[in-house]
Amino acid sequence: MPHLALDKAFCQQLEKLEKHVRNGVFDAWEKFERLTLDQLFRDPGLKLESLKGAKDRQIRTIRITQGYRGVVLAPETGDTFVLLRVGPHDEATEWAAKQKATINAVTGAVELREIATLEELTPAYERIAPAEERRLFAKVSDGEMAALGIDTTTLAQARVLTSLEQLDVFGRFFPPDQYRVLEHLALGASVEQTWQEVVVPALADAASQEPVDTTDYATAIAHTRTRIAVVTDADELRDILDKPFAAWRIFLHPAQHKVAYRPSYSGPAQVTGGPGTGKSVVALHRVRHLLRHLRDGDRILLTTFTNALVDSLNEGLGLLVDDPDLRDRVDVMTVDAFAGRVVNTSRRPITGYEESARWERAAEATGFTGTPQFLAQEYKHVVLTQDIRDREEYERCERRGRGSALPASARRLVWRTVEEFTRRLDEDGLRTYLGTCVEAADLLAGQGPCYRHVVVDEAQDLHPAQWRMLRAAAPRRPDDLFIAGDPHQRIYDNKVSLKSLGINIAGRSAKLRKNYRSTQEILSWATGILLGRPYAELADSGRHDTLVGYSSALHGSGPRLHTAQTEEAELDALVEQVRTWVDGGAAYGEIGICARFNKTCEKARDRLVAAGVPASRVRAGAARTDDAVNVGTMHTFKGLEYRYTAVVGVNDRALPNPSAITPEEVDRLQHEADLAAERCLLFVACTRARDGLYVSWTGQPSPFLVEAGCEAE
Ligand SMILES: Nc1ncnc2c1ncn2[C@@H]1O[C@H](COP(=O)(O)OP(=O)(O)OP(=O)(O)O)[C@@H](O)[C@H]1O
Repeated sequence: MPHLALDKAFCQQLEKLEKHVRNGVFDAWEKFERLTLDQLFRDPGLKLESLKGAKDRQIRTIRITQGYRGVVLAPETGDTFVLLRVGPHDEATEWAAKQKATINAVTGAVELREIATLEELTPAYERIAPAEERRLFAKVSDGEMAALGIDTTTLAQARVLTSLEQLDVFGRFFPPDQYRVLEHLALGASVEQTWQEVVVPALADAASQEPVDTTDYATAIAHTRTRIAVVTDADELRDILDKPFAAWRIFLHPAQHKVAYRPSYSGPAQVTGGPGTGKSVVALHRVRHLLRHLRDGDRILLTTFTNALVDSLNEGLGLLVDDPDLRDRVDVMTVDAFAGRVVNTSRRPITGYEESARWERAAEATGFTGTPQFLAQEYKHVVLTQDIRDREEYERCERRGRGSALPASARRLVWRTVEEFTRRLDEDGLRTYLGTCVEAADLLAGQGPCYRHVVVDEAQDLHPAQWRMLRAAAPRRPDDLFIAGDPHQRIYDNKVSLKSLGINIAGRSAKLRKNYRSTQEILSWATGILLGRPYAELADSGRHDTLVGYSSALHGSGPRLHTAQTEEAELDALVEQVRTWVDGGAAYGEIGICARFNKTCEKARDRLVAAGVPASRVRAGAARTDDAVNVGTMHTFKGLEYRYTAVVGVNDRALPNPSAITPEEVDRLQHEADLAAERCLLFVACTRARDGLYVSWTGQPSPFLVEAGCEAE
């Protein structure tokens, strides 16, 4: 049966197309679904015409509505056509005649190039080109080019080029995947690097050993998921045509698609990947997949870390799942909110500051002479992590991950202090967030699971107590847990062994490597902050994860680093940077400013407002504003993104934050873990940026910047 698939370039035009033109597209699509190939070619309303003087017989046009035509790829094999572009009659016809479609012999993807323009440009550049050995790609052999997917036509054209500027001129007309390969090589990458960083992420099926059949368009179209959407359902098409275009809704990378739409996993499954690789996007698509197969009465829990992320997941779900009844079957909430809901109590959760004060008072009462910090960490990393419920168990336990000795004789007093702390909390009608998770896990164990599926985003920061609760929230059946996270963004020092918590993801784990958010320049720079250090895997704290092969297809400028003499001067420079972004076309809401401390955020916000720039704080629970610059701490920026991001106050007194670091002499392992969490925090902050990143400090820069070899301009 014929289909009319949609090319991404057409979808990007959607917002500019008037309603009657979009309706015309719907009617044309509907004909493809209804008629046979033969009928389509003879349909008088569709006028599936070949073009006079066309560079490619496979490129034709169809009537969309009065005065508008659609340009389609009408392949000689197969019956799926692709709508490439829609425009006024003459403009569309002229554009169509210049295009040529091919199949990339390496990636297997359908490619389009403006061949007429390339053929015009090439001889002109050939005439002025110097001797061959002085040209741009002189060092790359024809065989290497072919192995990277450069076909003979592009090769002949690329061989005349002598500079990056010239490549840039050709770039708009080359097939995009081939252009990216050439650009990478021209920027100095080796053939091997280009293969790993550009070609491998673009492979339709990296595991396939079969040679690509460059005449089989049906297979190639099905494999070009990053650019071509085959839509077979009328409601889905209406949805695409009527909603604001967001590429992630429609065009998943094959690696993303494979993970999100696998029919079923026999148990818990996990997806990891660096910042901006689309883990949240995959989690949302997985929810959509699960919803399609959900039995009556069953529900899904989609959980994440902060309220700002709950808002963003809710917004994404609204775009992805049209049916409100289906959407209502998903509860989107933070892990802590879920725990509070299960326990259903009026007891108020305490803050970190209150907790510290309460440990101090409990210690006074029992005569324990250690610090409140020690007690809080012992409670979190030993008692709650190992789910220890009585003194005997505590006295016997192995204090894994703790770097300070605590003889069994001293443990009795620590345990008495823990009991005192929890007793006083009860007495005062209070609770801790993690303690609530323990209670919730116990309740769920008694009552039984309340969700059919649990989907977890930002999983890297969950504590074992939270995992136990989530484990108990879904029955141990196929597709019970779907987990998305990145160990390189762990900012709360919770390392876990999921297996020991009854969550075994062996054989059901995938990794995403293509960054969709930041430019390669920002990404490489930010990755330098972490390089050379081990990062424990998400599911197994004994094994290490890496960012090898992680890259972005987007290019732009790298970060701007600025050092100032005084804090005042740093704030002035920030205002100037924000003005530059706004003058360059950025909306206020597209700019995010973050700092390690609340007080730095307050100062930045106040200075911007005083300078006439609307700015407001991003706070847990508060919705993000679009009409003001968003200012927040690095912790609240977790999972968010901004077109332009400024990270300010990155000096040696803020990162690492001395009060977040356990002294080495108190606990060596904790000291290292705290430092790693602070380093990750800077990495998380810097990877929120899409197009532009600005980093500033006063005095000495953070040692994390120094170690990464970063220097101010
Ligand atoms: N297939 C896709 N096509 C287009 N855009 C995409 C795609 N996948 C993800 N994106 C975009 O990339 C950005 C990052 O995606 P997302 O937030 O899901 O990444 P993440 O891995 O969860 O990031 P982080 O770990 O840094 O929070 C978003 O703007 C998202 O819309």
